Amino acid sequence: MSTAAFKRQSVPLSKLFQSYGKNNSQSKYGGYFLATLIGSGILATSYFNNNKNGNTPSNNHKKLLAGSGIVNTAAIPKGKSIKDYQSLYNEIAEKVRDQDDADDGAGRYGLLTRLAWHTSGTYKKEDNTGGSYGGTMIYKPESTDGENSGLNHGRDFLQEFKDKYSWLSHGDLWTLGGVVAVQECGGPKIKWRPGRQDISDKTRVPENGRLPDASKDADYVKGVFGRMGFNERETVCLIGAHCLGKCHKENTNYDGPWGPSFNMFTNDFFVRLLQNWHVKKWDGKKQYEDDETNSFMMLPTDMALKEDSSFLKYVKMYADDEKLFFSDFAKNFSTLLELGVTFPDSIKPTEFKTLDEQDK
Ligand code: HEM
Repeated sequence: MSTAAFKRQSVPLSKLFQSYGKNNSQSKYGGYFLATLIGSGILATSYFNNNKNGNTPSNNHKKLLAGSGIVNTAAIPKGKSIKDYQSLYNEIAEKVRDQDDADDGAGRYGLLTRLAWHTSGTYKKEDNTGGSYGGTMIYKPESTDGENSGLNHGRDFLQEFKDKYSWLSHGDLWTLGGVVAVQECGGPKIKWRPGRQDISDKTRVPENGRLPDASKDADYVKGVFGRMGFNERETVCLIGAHCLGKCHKENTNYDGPWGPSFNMFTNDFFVRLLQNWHVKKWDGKKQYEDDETNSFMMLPTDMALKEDSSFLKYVKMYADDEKLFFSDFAKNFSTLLELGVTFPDSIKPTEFKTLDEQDK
């Protein structure tokens, strides 16, 4: 658990297993100004000078981009600077804070983290398709992919910002939502770059089957994350986001949170995974519950991280060292959100201040 002073608390078990409901509404499609301002200096480099840790896609990813036919070049909307994105960050964060009690105490942290991951996690390095660039989750078949079930709540939550700011793309909005979620619940700073462009060409909407099916084993998980370009350590690290939020029976036929502090970013997922678990007897899909309290859950793919020795060493490493988990997660989540996007040198990664840091 994080030792950082942090205001969010564990939620009483009695509140854990109820679900929330909200209307689904389709997002309205909007556009971006094209790359007219690249290099114009409007997006002042001084705002984007936080790249000292080199949190750009790995060389592996860069090489693959270079070899593919599709190039998704980021461009900053006309007249916008990092100040506009910090303001947007603040507005999203304030709405998240206002809904701290939503989803029976989970708030919106898990939901927005999962939305950012699913918009990015369709990426295929082989041909540079999928990923967060085009904001294609508003189109079928991606919008109706069973693995995206429930993410209409996340898209609806963020829609007011898309309506308010016509210059904002879905890809930027949904990935920034994930950055807000992780940072505002005590997680590490996530470097982020703007400039994704909405795509309306339906032939570029990724087919179903790219996002992981939780009933599968370790080899399958390696295959899915390998397709995106992640190695085993990076894969284990990213799945540590299951410290946040919970499964909802009405979405996926899995149910419950992974632990009691599901509105705080911690390494608790790894600590708990190493404890003892048994198959839950119930009418939903096969999932595990903890021997000690029968209150928390693990998916079969979570258990696969413990069952496979090449994954297990990293589970132990992150369970033992939260600081390492935080720094690795920051790097890997940032990479995930940028898969398939080519950023011109003028668009530098930046870190946003949290509401607490701004005394808001
Ligand atoms: C093998 C890989 C993965 C599988 C099979 C998987 C599967 C799932 C499933 C079935 C749910 C429940 C959704 C619901 O019922 O509402 C879920 C929730 C969640 N997943 Fe994953 N996931 C994987 C990896 C990841 C990664 C890489 C991240 C982030 C980096 C992530 C973040 C989350 C979060 C935060 C939630 C909670 C959502 C909420 O509270 O609404 N997952 N995942």
